[in-house]
Amino acid sequence: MTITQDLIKNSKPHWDNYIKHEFVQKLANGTLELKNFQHYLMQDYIYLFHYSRAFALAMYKSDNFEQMEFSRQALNSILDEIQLHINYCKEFGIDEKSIHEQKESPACVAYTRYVLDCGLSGDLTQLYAAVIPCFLGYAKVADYITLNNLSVANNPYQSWIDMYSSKEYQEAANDATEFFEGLCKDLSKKQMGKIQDIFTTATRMEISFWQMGLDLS
Ligand SMILES: Cc1ncc(C[n+]2csc(CCO)c2C)c(N)n1
Repeated sequence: MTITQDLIKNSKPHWDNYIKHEFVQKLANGTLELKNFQHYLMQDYIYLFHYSRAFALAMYKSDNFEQMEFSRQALNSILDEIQLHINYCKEFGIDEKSIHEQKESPACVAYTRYVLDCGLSGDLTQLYAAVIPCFLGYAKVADYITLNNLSVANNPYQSWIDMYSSKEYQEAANDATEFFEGLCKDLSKKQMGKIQDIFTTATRMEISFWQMGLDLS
């Protein structure tokens, strides 16, 4: 069993609640109301902003150029994706002005500032323990939907599913996981206990993020 498989196993049942959340089920079967998806997408814009800050912090927390390079590339791709995200929002009827005028939801504040705190108060490995559930989880959500044939014909959210099941995204998630496992490999049992805590907490935060979409909170 790999380090990440172990972290996933020990974070159950939260991990399964994240991957198979009601938001995911509705997204897959096309019954998710547009207003819920719009709210989620708009908050995700703020999420991605703070997530980018976390990778900038990862550069600062790096011990060598090799580590710095990994986070630099991750940051680059997220920054490139931001414009795509804005265009994607437009396709779902959200204009750029409302993205900028919205208030940040409590679930988004909690999750993103938690990730940043893991990096500020901890080291690079702890920071990555907080970002891996996001990276890897969305790849697993897409797998869950496609492998179980949960999506329906003419699903309005098919492009979202396709994006996360794409080869490029799956590879990026694997690369991040591999990088993270490299950081963990020489940790003591006690240090791994802390990593597990962070991984499980970030997983619980992902559940709240889906729920925020459903509750319009
Ligand atoms: C709440 C929330 N969690 C995870 C992701 C997925 N995600 C965001 S950035 C990134 C890495 C590079 O694309 C990944 C996988 C999301 N969008 N929103």
